[in-house]
Amino acid sequence: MPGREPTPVWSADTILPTAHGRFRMLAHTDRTGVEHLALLMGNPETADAPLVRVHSECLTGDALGSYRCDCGEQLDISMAHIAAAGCGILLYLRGHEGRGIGLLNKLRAYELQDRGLDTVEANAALGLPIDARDYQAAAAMLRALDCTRIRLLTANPLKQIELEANGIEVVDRLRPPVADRPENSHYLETKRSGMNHDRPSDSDASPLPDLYTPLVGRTEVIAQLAQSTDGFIAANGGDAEFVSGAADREHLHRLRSLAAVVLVGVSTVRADDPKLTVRAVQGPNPVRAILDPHGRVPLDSHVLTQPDAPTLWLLGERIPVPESLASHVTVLRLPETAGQAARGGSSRDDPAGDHPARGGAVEEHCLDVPPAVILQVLGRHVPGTVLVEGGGRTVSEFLSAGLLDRLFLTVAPVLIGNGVPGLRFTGSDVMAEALRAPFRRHVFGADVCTEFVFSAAARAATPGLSDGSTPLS
Ligand SMILES: Nc1nc2c(ncn2[C@@H]2O[C@H](COP(=O)(O)OP(=O)(O)OP(=O)(O)O)[C@@H](O)[C@H]2O)c(=O)[nH]1
Ligand SMILES: [Zn+2]
Repeated sequence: MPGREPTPVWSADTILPTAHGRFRMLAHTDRTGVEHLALLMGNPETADAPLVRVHSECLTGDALGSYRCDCGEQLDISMAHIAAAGCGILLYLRGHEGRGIGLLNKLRAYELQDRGLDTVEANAALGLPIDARDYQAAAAMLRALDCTRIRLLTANPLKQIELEANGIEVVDRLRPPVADRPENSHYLETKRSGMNHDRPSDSDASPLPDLYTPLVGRTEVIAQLAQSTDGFIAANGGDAEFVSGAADREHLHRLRSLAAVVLVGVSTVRADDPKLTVRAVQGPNPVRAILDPHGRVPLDSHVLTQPDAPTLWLLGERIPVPESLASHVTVLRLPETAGQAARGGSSRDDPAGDHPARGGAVEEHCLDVPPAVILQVLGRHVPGTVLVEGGGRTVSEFLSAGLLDRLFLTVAPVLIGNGVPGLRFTGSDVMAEALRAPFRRHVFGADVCTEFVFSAAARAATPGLSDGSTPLS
């Protein structure tokens, strides 16, 4: 290797919006001419030992989703963990492809593995090193980022040793919690027995309470609602401060930080003027999506005026868009339904508007657009988990459409008597047909949250579920 790696001069400094939030992205060309990336979340230089993933490029795993190795899933889950922690660095190291032997040689090694050799034997049979990776550029980038004391996301002890040899203090090594697959179990076993990689254990990376780990690195449609014991999300005049307590608010903010998009109905914006950002915990802000088929969001609302998070404004096809729109707002058009067309669309200066500031009743409007269509429109713009956050009608519509993977329903010890309804849907006439699903219970201060887990994929990812299929005796 020629010389010691000089201090990186970043040749690009830009933003990368991802399913796991917005990262700052820096680029560096090392002394051998190889280009590397550093993705930053939050301010890692101010943290004591931030989470760092030093990821070796793997085109087949990272870009093509190959299950021959675990690289793609490790990359995804590392980004999710860094995002969930609200702070950290992902170094994406080019030139590491095939443990440093390059893509074509790796594919030739795959051919030999197809004929029965393991990953170590295959490199050796090709007359190539088992592992030719160099970590000087990684260490130099960490030094340039002022992060020389880190918690390293890896199962490979050699990475820790190499970084330490290059002046980086690794205070903890955390294995990204990726499950073995039938397609890669032999490869992973060879790495563990032949290359000393860590086995799955209790010390696997988890900067989050167990409650949230099923959501990390996965894509779901989730909903959350906090309601009074008698089933209301706000008092009659629209006052919703506060139905549930501080712990439930933290929970909501954690869910936001794990979601790519947070979706609310227009009535929630009109009633509460929410920020929909992450403040009670550390974590990235999700993209905000406002469901507004009839163009009723007040133009001075926080989501339309404050650029603290990108906002998708889901408007009916015929609703006029104001001439001046803040640059953080993107209008997405919702396809018009038969009902809307019959009414001739609607306009944003509806004189019968029920803005709470004008003293009108706060009421959720039935969605004219099927929830599945809303998810399609959102999915085309932001991949990743959608959190349906309110209000009661919007969450209920997604629930009745059978589109929720999981629902967090918090019940607070307060009786409102008569107010804005929480969960309401066309139920069944008999209890035997009532909606039941496997569930977990969480106690948030004085509030109790039931997490209903509806989809098979969500159930498979969630430990500790109680069977919800039969009534509790
Ligand atoms: N030569 C060779 N390289 C492989 C093979 N499978 C994956 N790779 C490469 O191995 C590199 C990743 O190394 P791994 O040993 O899987 O994992 P690691 O990066 O050392 O450790 P972690 O930090 O836990 O991911 C990537 O660059 C892959 O392209 C293989 O069968 N042969
Ligand atoms: Zn790989």
